Amino acid sequence: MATIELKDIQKTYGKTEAVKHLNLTISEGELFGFLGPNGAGKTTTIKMMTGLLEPTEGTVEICGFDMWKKPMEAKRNIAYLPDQPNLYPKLTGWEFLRFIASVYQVNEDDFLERAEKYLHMFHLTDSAEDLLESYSHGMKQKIALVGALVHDPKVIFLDEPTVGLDPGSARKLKELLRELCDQGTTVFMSTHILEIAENMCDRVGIITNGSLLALGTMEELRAQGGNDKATLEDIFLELTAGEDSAELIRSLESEDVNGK
Ligand SMILES: Nc1ncnc2c1ncn2[C@@H]1O[C@H](COP(=O)(O)OP(=O)(O)OP(=O)(O)O)[C@@H](O)[C@H]1O
Repeated sequence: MATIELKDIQKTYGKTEAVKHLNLTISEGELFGFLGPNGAGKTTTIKMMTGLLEPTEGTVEICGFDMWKKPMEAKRNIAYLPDQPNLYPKLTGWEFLRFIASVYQVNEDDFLERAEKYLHMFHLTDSAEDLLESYSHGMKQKIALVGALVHDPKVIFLDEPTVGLDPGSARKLKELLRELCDQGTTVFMSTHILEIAENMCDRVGIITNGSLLALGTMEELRAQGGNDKATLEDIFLELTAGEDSAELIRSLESEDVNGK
């Protein structure tokens, strides 16, 4: 069953076409890695998928619900962990988690079970009574992650989830995401860490300049590139190098013109 369905979505900011006619279907239980160079359109795509940004054209469906026609039903099924979570500084960790649980109407027993489990997993139990303003960057990332998990979402969107985490927490997160997917949760994750995508994800999509250039399992991507030994880094650099070279040539050309 498809839990995420993007049909021909497009986003333009003024003259910039940030995302161009993107079609993508992600299945239940899939761990999907979304890659691309800086400015490729990853965050714009995730914001459209999570209902934070309305597509200029096209539709987003989450668990069969159109994000803009049935926003409550669609949003009830998702959690979004941005790369820089914006937390209320004057709440304690527990108060923040309770707030999320109340928004999603999680019952008390489920809330306590999940909150205690994930606070313990990420070594936050002893800090849970402290104000969020006293948390380090990594602790903020982790409490935001616990917040994303307390309502047991069917689909989780994560933007660069391991950035800022210590190696032990990053490993726990990776293991947890795999475990959640094996139990049927869908994870859509953007990352610049190719090793994570290569080793963890069921499928990978590479976006450049607003268009999806490659999509598939590692085996499929290697077959498309005609090199069965290629790493994801090889594939990524090969697909995106053209863009960089084109950019370099354009900038040299304009310098040339301006210089004359
Ligand atoms: N609010 C905005 N107004 C105008 N242009 C924007 C806006 N947000 C993004 N863009 C442009 O849209 C394009 C895609 O940006 P986006 O943030 O989606 O890229 P990204 O792949 O997430 O990049 P990064 O890896 O650097 O985070 C870029 O050209 C960017 O300059």
